[in-house]
Amino acid sequence: MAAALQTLGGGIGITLHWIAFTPTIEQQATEEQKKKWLKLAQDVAIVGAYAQTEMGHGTFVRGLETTATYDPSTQEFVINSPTLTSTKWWPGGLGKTANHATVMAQLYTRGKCYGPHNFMVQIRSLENHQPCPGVTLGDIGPKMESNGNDNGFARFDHVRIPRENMLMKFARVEADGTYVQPPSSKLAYSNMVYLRGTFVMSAAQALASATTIAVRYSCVRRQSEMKPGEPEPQILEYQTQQYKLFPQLAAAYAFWFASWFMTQQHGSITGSMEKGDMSGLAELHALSAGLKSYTTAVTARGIDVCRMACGGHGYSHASGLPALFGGAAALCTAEGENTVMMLQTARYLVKCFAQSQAGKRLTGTVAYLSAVQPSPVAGNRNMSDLGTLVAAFQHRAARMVRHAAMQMQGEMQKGKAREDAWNSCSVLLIKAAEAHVHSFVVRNFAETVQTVEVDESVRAVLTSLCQLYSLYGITEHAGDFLKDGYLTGRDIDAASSHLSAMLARVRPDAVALVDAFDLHDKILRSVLGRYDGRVYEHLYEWAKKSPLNKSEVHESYYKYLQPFLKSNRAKL
Ligand SMILES: CC/C=C\C/C=C\C/C=C\C/C=C\CC/C=C/C(=O)SCCNC(=O)CCNC(=O)[C@H](O)C(C)(C)COP(=O)(O)OP(=O)(O)OC[C@H]1O[C@@H](n2cnc3c(N)ncnc32)[C@H](O)[C@@H]1OP(=O)(O)O
Ligand SMILES: Cc1cc2nc3c(=O)[nH]c(=O)nc-3n(C[C@H](O)[C@H](O)[C@H](O)COP(=O)(O)OP(=O)(O)OC[C@H]3O[C@@H](n4cnc5c(N)ncnc54)[C@H](O)[C@@H]3O)c2cc1C
Repeated sequence: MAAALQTLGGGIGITLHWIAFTPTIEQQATEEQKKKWLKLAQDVAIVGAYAQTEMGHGTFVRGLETTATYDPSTQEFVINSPTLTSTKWWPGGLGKTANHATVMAQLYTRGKCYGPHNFMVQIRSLENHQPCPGVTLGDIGPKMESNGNDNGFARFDHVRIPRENMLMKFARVEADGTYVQPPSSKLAYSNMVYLRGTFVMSAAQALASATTIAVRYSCVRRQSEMKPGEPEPQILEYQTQQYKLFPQLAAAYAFWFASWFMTQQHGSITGSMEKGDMSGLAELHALSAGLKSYTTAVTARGIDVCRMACGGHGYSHASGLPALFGGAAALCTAEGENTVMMLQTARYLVKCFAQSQAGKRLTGTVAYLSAVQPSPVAGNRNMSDLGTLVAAFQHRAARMVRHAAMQMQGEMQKGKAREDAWNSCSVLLIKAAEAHVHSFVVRNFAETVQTVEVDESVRAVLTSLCQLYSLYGITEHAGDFLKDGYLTGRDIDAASSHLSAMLARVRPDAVALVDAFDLHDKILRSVLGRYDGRVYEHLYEWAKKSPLNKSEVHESYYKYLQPFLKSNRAKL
């Protein structure tokens, strides 16, 4: 699906139908409701949008203003947009494409508000696509990228829908208006958890695309002289070029493996939740929020590194990199703004830390928090050993989580309210949560490469890539590792020189490593990243197709430039 979406340039009107609307039915509808809508959605007999965000609120879901008020006399919900800021704003496909939407609205029954719930609302006629009575719809206008997707707005003026249109797998409203609680109030958000998990795969895919383009181009491009009089080398021979690109390449692999873990974790925890066991929900939420935030942020930065590594041609749309960057930038904001998501992970970590302090043995992705020793013993560590590198990342994360949590406790002991203490420590908390996610990605990468069964040489290359990724992380964040003396200056120097060695070791396999992503030219849509390497011929062909080249002398010459030049010449 990720590849298919990318072929479509980061989205068309139907993208959200597949990635959000249909999964929401799958995850939040009863069996009866699925019988009614799921096949229609899967066969695209209806097209849906996921309408949650409003003009005034995206992050703070509890602050949404759209209301769904139950009327027991007709057994209907009345969907209403009471204010300008309650206008649904941003949902993909809502502008012009969708005829249905799952609408997140504050549920009122028997005079009481029960918070945000999902409702299936038909928004356009299935006959002529006109908005349904009481529904006002439109497109929100051009965006940074993804303009193939008609992100839209919607207003509802007391629109009536049957009671059965509330997605009732978890919470229910009975015919008489009685509200039946879900096993967890956060199950109404389960589709967001799922989508965040899929963003990790999208990030991996986007970074894999960017590195494919930049690595291939760096083998075609020759520039300068390494030694006087020698032929110009492929720019990938420059160590600085390798230092720019190989950490991004390694991150693409790391994120791919993290996304596999996420998918598997999602399947297993939602499986348990189906059986009534909600114990994994908090960890699933924390992991998906943190991974979504971390991988999309690193991807967006990494794509820009790839762009700059392609020099001037990287700035052209011919490279495909600006579009990839625009797509990755969307991933940083959509489905939970990245800072907000990382703070959710931090919230979970602070809780886990407190539990660990109280003697509880932690499990799963946070188990290391109770295992790591607070007072490290410094020593000459073997910085080329993957186990040592994983342990260093875990130590760094555990120290930073402890530090942020203790700072918060200190603020509260000085009399600050918990919420104020949280806010005044939130930069520390974000950094701690990032360190936790980084540590997870490193560990998962190391564990995954150890399970490679294809052949020894593949495992060896992936192990080098994993070392490169870990060493790069340590040198980039050296201060964090040095702070309590866990690593010494000598260890950091050793990490730097191992990193240099890894750059040289990965170089001969770099093209094979990007080819292994198996991204067809039709998906890459990049002149620079072509599989056949015929960049210059195709760059010329691409430029000739520019709309400005349709005529030899552009009409603007006759309209503006010619009279302007004439008048200037006349003044001489
Ligand atoms: C290859 C592809 C190629 C290219 C792509 C190219 C282009 C891309 C282009 C476009 C992008 C594509 C698609 C875009 C699709 C986007 C869709 C959307 O954006 S839909 C809208 C998404 N909206 C959000 O994500 C909203 C974010 N906000 C929230 O989730 C919550 O409101 C928030 C968690 C911030 C608030 O929580 P809080 O204020 O703490 O209060 P609350 O009472 O809600 O929480 C209390 C309690 O519950 C825990 N919790 C919160 N959320 C969840 C959850 N989902 N699951 C489980 N638990 C949850 C919370 O941590 C807290 O726990 P404790 O009390 O601490 O125990
Ligand atoms: C390309 C794209 C596609 C989208 N598609 C959809 C869709 O299909 N359906 C849909 O419903 N929505 C969609 N959205 C909306 C998207 O989900 C929201 O924009 C997103 O969740 C961020 O919310 P916001 O816009 O309210 O940002 P805001 O919350 O207003 O963020 C602004 C700033 O405030 C900060 N901030 C906010 N709250 C906190 C806090 N508690 N602590 C610290 N800092 C905070 C943020 O970090 C950020 O820096 C889409 C958005 C984009 C860009």
